Amino acid sequence: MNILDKIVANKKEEVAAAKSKVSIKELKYYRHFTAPVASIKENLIKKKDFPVITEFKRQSPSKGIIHAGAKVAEIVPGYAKAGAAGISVLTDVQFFGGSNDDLSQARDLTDTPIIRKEFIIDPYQIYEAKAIGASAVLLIAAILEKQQAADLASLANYLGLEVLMEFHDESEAEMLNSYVDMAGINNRNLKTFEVDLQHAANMISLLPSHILPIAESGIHSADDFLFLKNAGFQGFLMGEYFMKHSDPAKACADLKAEVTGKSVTQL
Ligand SMILES: O=P(O)(O)OC[C@@H](O)[C@@H](O)c1c[nH]c2ccccc12
Repeated sequence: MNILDKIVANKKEEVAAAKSKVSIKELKYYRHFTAPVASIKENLIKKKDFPVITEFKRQSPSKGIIHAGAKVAEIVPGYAKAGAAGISVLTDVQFFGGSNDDLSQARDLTDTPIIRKEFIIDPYQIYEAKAIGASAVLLIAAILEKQQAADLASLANYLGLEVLMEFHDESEAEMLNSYVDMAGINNRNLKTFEVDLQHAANMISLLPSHILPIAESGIHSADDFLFLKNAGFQGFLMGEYFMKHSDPAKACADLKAEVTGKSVTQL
């Protein structure tokens, strides 16, 4: 079993347990469920000099501990002030050390739109994403069937959530459907952890032009950012580069200053 298979097997158990604790009907009564949320896609277009989704991530299967004990309250408001177009919050407990509570806390601390970074395999998780305060969900093509992906994306849109669909293999491009708002090309192969920035640059031409292209993973410098920007990417998802710093928001502000030539005056 590769790591992705292990994560999905564990996720099936987690979702079954969550369903038996809180029903979809109950999720609809959560205070965030009906609250309006901002659009990540619109923000990425608006902030075109620095269209970065900054990630809150304590650990990952590929990197181990990145920022032990990171606190949402100490990092997320700073990300927003540093000019993030969106914030990605890992909610997987077992492999990434995240939680639903991290996302809800983040929601209460900023109006910057938040994407739920999760291994979504069941409609329940889409309702849950809305209930905990997300603006958008990630759907990973590699772990879904085509019809299942379309059903999940359509439900997300129906609930007012944007959809970022993530691709790695060229063969996955046929998983796209009309409910997808943004397409991410992951430079990291989730089965082997191999990272190659050229991968996203090679694959971008497979995406239809109306879908906003986002480069994901392994972006570690202004040069990496500019390389992918020149390849046509209009969004950038970055985690480790910021989170490995003791002050992730400052690392974000510094990168922004480097790539735009303008510094953030006050964090
Ligand atoms: O920390 P990095 O290399 O900057 O990567 C961020 C993000 O792309 C990565 O966390 C990610 C991309 N797709 C995922 C799917 C699940 C979990 C995590 C991810």
